Amino acid sequence: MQTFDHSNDLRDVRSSPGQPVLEVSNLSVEFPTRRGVLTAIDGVSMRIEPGEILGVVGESGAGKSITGLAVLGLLEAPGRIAAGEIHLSGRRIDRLSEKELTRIRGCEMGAIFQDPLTALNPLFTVGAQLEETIRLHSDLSREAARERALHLLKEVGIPAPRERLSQYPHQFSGGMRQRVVIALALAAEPALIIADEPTTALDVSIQAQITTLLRRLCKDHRTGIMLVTHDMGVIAETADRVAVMYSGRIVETGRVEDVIHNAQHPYTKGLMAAIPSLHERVDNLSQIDGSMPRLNARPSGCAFNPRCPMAGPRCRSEAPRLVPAGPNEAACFLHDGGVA
Ligand SMILES: Nc1ncnc2c1ncn2[C@@H]1O[C@H](COP(=O)(O)OP(=O)(O)OP(=O)(O)O)[C@@H](O)[C@H]1O
Repeated sequence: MQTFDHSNDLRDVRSSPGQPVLEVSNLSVEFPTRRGVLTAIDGVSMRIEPGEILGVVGESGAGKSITGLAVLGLLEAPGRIAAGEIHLSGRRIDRLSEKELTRIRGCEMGAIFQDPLTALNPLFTVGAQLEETIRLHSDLSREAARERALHLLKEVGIPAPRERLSQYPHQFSGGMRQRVVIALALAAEPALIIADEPTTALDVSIQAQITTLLRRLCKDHRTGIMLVTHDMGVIAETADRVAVMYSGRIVETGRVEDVIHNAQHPYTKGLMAAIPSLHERVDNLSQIDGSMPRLNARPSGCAFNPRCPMAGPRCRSEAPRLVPAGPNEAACFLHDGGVA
């Protein structure tokens, strides 16, 4: 069973008032290969407040998942953090040992991935898995842990929770399994949850229920959530703020309604144009002509320039920084001195 060690008291990393739960500054992630070093994430900064959902959106390969994995300390070798800092509730965590990170994961940080089965052990009942997680980070008795497990199943909306405690993951539907995973992620009352495509594998009819649940739990528990998805519809319904990623960088960020209704970066405008109606799901963002460059074939200047209808000479030679753009921030020379 995948478990996290919660044995140490980590109250010292809990948020103090006014402190973000997550602060990522100038993060770069590299993959050394035989043919040279590939930079997957290039100078990404973001902040998540308690009780806030930050949506991280972009096409496949934009670097969304790698950003989440870097925060969780789960980058697979040879992937490595090459630059930048990650602070969880004010404590720097990007240089911690594997042992310390293991302690923090599941206690201070929870994770929800696309496939609920990867987080659940088929050999143990749902109740046993919840109880184990609860007891690892608290000194509750077995009985009290079972009551808490029951409470969590109720909280995530699982009908007949008492009977469900003694059932195995395969006895649950996909949507119900993802609710169990959310209960597991919440069991330790983490400050931050990284939710990577949490609804992508689910039936469309179930997706809205899960996003509504995540949103309610985030507000009730004051948990910060990084919601990684390629689905702008999910972002529109769930997130408070959004960071749009393209080729390892954030190209636009702002409040969800501002980014949706008042996009400033040509890439974001393209993404929005690809959504026929905000109530309709768009499974594929690649409706903008062209595709995202491979890491080893990034164009110089702005990585979006070959696809950008507005690109000028400056965009081919200089990389834009995030600057204020309308109500948002955008990395585009249209908002920073012009493209000529
Ligand atoms: N182990 C690895 N070695 C080399 N490159 C990698 C490795 N893992 C990921 N990458 C590259 O890092 C980039 C970002 O990947 P990431 O999985 O974060 O994208 P994403 O935006 O989450 O897309 P998707 O929705 O397809 O998962 C991609 O170009 C990917 O090919």
